[in-house]
Formats: sequence, structure tokens, C-alpha cells
Amino acid sequence: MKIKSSIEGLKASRPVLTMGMFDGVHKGHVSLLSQLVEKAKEVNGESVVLTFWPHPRLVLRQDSGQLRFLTTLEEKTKLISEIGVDQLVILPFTREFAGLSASRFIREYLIDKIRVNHLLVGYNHRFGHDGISRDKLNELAQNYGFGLDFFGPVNVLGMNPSSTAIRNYISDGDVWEASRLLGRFYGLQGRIVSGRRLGREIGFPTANIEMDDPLKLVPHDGVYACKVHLLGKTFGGMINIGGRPTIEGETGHRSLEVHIFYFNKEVYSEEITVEFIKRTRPEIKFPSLEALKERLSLDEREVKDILKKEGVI
Ligand SMILES: Cc1cc2nc3c(=O)[nH]c(=O)nc-3n(C[C@H](O)[C@H](O)[C@H](O)COP(=O)(O)O)c2cc1C
Ligand SMILES: Nc1ncnc2c1ncn2[C@@H]1O[C@H](COP(=O)(O)OP(=O)(O)O)[C@@H](O)[C@H]1O
Repeated sequence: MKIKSSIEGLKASRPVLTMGMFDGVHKGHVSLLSQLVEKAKEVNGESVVLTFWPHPRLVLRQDSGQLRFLTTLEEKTKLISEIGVDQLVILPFTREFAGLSASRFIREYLIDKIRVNHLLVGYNHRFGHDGISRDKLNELAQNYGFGLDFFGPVNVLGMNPSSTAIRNYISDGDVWEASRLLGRFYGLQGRIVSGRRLGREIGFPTANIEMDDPLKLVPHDGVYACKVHLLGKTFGGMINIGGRPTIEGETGHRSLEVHIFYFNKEVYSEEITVEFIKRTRPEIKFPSLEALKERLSLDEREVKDILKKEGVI
């Protein structure tokens, strides 16, 4: 897949185009993008995805610093490429760009620069400063002579996958339900940093994770069964997200730490990826380290059962 950050000099033969933020690249996105790839084959053209960065809601300050995302730009790019899209254009989203009307955007970008052959629009996709109605889009397509299709909504297990619905599930800790709409487990990347070195003492060493992208959504506090990718291999693990009240009292900052099963190596500063499978319990303030240790042994049994069922260990 070719990746560009501008439409200047974009060369695509008979471009079949769609646009959007595609946060999460969930099952709905995947079926839209697969249809794009099919359509491009049909007309012997190239599939082109137009996306924007940073997220419009950040640029337009429509949130209070709380907005988090399901995918980093890197993850999004990889997922879109795996579907077989020919070209990805990541346009810098600016306030000036946001001020463009839909019809000017179509004329200046899609027609003059990209020379779009066919446009595929998600059923609820809004674009342009003023938004645009289906009728108006149909009219512009006829005037300029490009093909136009509307896509979706798709139905996944009786639900309509949306980035917002998936973000809500993850924020609530329901990573299992989120994964059904995503079509894969929700993952986070980071680097292993050192902690208080208490883990080893209680028989459960943990890799403390410092996230690579601070804008990535972190699941609700609690304990989760997870899959771990480290040193080029895959492991099972149990991860805790929270302030570790047993040790830190009420003031602990939120940390992510994973105990990896059947693993015993010094791995400080290594890159690690964690995929969340299922939340097993909330974080608890135990009366002593001994009580925490006992609970961790129970957690280990419960989490290993889940990982066996999922074929991870
Ligand atoms: C699976 C798992 C569950 C945990 N659950 C809790 C918990 O419920 N409450 C708590 O205070 N700390 C919990 N912890 C965090 C431990 O307090 C922490 O791993 C231990 O203190 C080691 O810290 P260190 O990495 O800084 O040495 C949990 C850790 C893991 C790996
Ligand atoms: N099974 C394991 N799971 C996680 N980390 C492990 C494991 N075995 C060894 N380690 C190593 O031990 C370190 C964690 O030990 P711990 O006592 O919890 O110290 P820290 O407080 O620095 O995290 C990890 O960063 C990693 O290098």
C-alpha cells in the first residue's frame, strides 16, 4: 500500500475512493473497505482511502482533553493495508481545512486533484463544514460524472459496530464485547519500565508498561486475562490496571502491569504488546501484601482457564 500525506501529485488510475477517520478499523470499517477494494477491481482501478490526522475533534477542541482512540495511526495504517487497499492518504487536519464546504472539498480535492472515478460513502459519514445531503451528493456525482454508492449500516451479531460503542465498552472494562465488534482483541503497545521491585518478592514479577501513545484508550481499572507479545513470541498473562491501592494507598497513579505466565527473563526497556481478552475482577485494596498474594494465586488459576479456552496457552 502506498502512503501519502498530501494529495499533491497523487497518481491513481480510476480511483475508487472513500474517506473517514476509521478509528479502530472495526468490522463495519472492514466490510466497507473490502467493498472498496472489490469495486476498484471491478472497474480496473485503484482503491484509495482518505483519512485525516490529528482527529478533527482534537483540532476543533470539541472535547475536554478526555478523548482517547482505539488505534494509533500506525495500527490504523497496518490494518487498512491488510485489507488490500492500494493507497492511503493521511491529510493533515487543520481548522482551515475544516472550514471547507462539502461542495468545495469535492471540487478542489476529489475532482481537480484526485480525479475520482467512484466514491463510496459510509451511511452516516458527514463531511464538509456544512455537511451534505444524499440528494446534493447525488446531484454533484451526476454533474461531475463520478459513480457514487452509499454503504451500510452493517449488522454484527445484532449490533451496529461504531467506534463510539467500542470505546464505551472498553472504558467500561467490557473488552470481550468490544472484541466482537472489532473482529480482534483490543491491544496496547508500550515499553517495559521498572517499578518498586515488590512483584518478585511476592512471587509475581510484573512488567510495568509505559504506553507508547498517550492518546490510546486504556480499559477500565481491573484485572484482565491477556495475550502478550514480547521478544518476538506470544505468551499468556494477567494484567492489572489501576492505582495499586494495597501498596500506594489512595494516591497511586494509574499503572499497567502484567504478570506473564511461563516466563522468567529480565526485559526492562523491551517493547511489549498486550491484547485484552476478558476482565476478571475490579482492583481491590487488600489489607496486606500477603492477602494480595493469595488473591493473585486465585487470579492465576482463573485467568489460565480463560487462556486455555481461547487457545492462548
Ligand atoms: C494480575 C494482577 C492483579 C493485581 N491486583 C491488584 C489489586 O487488586 N490491588 C492492588 O493494590 N494491586 C494489585 N496488583 C498490583 C500489585 O500491587 C503489584 O503487581 C505489585 O505490588 C508489584 O509491584 P511492582 O511491579 O512495582 O514491584 C495486581 C497485579 C497483577 C499482576
Ligand atoms: N513472569 C514474568 N512476568 C513479568 N515480568 C517478569 C517475569 N519474569 C521476570 N520478569 C522481569 O521482572 C521484572 C519485574 O519484577 P518486579 O519485581 O515486579 O519489578 P518491577 O517493580 O521493576 O516491575 C520485569 O520487568 C521483567 O524484567
